[in-house]
Amino acid sequence: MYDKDQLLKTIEKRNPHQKEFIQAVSEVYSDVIPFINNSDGNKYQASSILERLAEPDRIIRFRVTWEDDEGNVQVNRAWRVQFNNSTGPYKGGMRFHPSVNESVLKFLGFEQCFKNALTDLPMGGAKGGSDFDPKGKSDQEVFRFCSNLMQELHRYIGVDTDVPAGDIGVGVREIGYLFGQYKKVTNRFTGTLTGKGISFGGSLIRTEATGYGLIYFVDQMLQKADDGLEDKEILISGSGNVAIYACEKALEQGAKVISMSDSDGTVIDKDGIDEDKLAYIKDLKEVRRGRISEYADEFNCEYLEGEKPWGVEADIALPCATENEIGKSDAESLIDNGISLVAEGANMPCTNEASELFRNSEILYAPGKASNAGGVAVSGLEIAQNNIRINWSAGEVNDRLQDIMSNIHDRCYEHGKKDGEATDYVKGANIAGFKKVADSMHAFGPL
Ligand SMILES: NC(=O)C1=CN([C@@H]2O[C@H](COP(=O)(O)OP(=O)(O)OC[C@H]3O[C@@H](n4cnc5c(N)ncnc54)[C@H](O)[C@@H]3O)[C@@H](O)[C@H]2O)C=CC1
Ligand SMILES: O=C(O)CCC(=O)C(=O)O
Repeated sequence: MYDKDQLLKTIEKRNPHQKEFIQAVSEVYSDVIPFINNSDGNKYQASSILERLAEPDRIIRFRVTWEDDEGNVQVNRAWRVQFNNSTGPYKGGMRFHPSVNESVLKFLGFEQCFKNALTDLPMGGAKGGSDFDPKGKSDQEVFRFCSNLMQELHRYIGVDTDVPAGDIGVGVREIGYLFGQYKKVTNRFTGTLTGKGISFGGSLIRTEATGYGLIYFVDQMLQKADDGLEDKEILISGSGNVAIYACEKALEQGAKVISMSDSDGTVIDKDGIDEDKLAYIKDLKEVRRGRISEYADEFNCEYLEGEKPWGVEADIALPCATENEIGKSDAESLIDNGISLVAEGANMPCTNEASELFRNSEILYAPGKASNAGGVAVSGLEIAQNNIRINWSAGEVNDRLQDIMSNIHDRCYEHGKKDGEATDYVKGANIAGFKKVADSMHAFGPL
């Protein structure tokens, strides 16, 4: 029998000061240990699967030196955490944000292993990034940074080895710069990065995939409860890639989105963010790279400086910004205000205390490793298209995305259903994802 407290203590000792990583491991292992302890023969403990899974296969850390527009030499740190390739080549995004450190990337890489397993596409888990802050940098500075980062990273990645993509601070512009340098230094045009521009091997619907996939997942949850998205009021946090396309798909399904935010504050638009207002946000965030407060000035609505949207009444909450953006008191406000569904667009946006509160309530609650898997799923489809050198239509990719999200939903439902109570999607996702990774590791022997 695994002793959860003992195992977590050992993992904490081996990873001092890595609170995000410990948080992610503790959340997954809290579900997986009872599952393992109740399983026949306990083959997983016999081959130390949980001890092995908590150690990344390797972490590559390097210096990135680049010149700013004033001619000063700047130094950043970058990493690639190749977490586990038991279910396919390493796969996961790159994050550029000043908060990036080894703990954050290890939590993201760990989560990515189970998420990628849930998609049922051949992808293992990885994550990477840098403490470089793209905010306020010119295109030329971002270009120089990306080129210099790839000058080193190219040695460790490849279409059958490790395929990076975007995440916070890394969008189509950065992927273009990274891919351009990869192609130049390796002299190979392969699908080694995903989220590429459509003119150089990208997949239609990759940009939209995480947000669209989130809404497809929410729709499945509601359908199981004989409900739907029509006329539901939705709180969205963030105003980046995931938030924007979640909003777009939610509007298409007849819902009303009443908030978006960024790291400076939140806009509350009680009339709803319609298509025209969303087009304004796309231009503001994707082109002009401005602040969400400009939306409040433009459309004369409420702006909550320095605040998150979680104190506002609505039916559904979709955290789409960053980790731990819903703490215990935010979760209490959401529950007190009668929210009926919370689905994570971001990775680990709820603290473990907040997550526990949702799980112990009547609220339908979906964890990011299931509900935001649409992005990496379409990345997997991008790799497939690059490999067979054919581009699928938007409709074809979108149909596949819908099928994948529906399959993920059904597996989480199956492993998480509880007699007479709301389905525990967190437990369902943890067990379904774990089983696939652990069974593959077990098959390879004690490597
Ligand atoms: N882009 C993708 O395909 C996927 C992204 N995710 C996750 O979704 C989340 C958002 O990622 P993207 O939309 O891609 O990034 P993005 O860079 O396009 O947007 C990030 C958004 O979060 C906000 N934000 C960042 N840090 C914040 C903070 N400390 N407080 C408040 N707001 C903050 C930013 O202002 C921005 O609106 C992240 O957790 C990411 O890991 C998950 C799956 C796939
Ligand atoms: O598309 C990918 O490879 C990664 C997407 C991602 O970073 C995530 O799922 O968190």
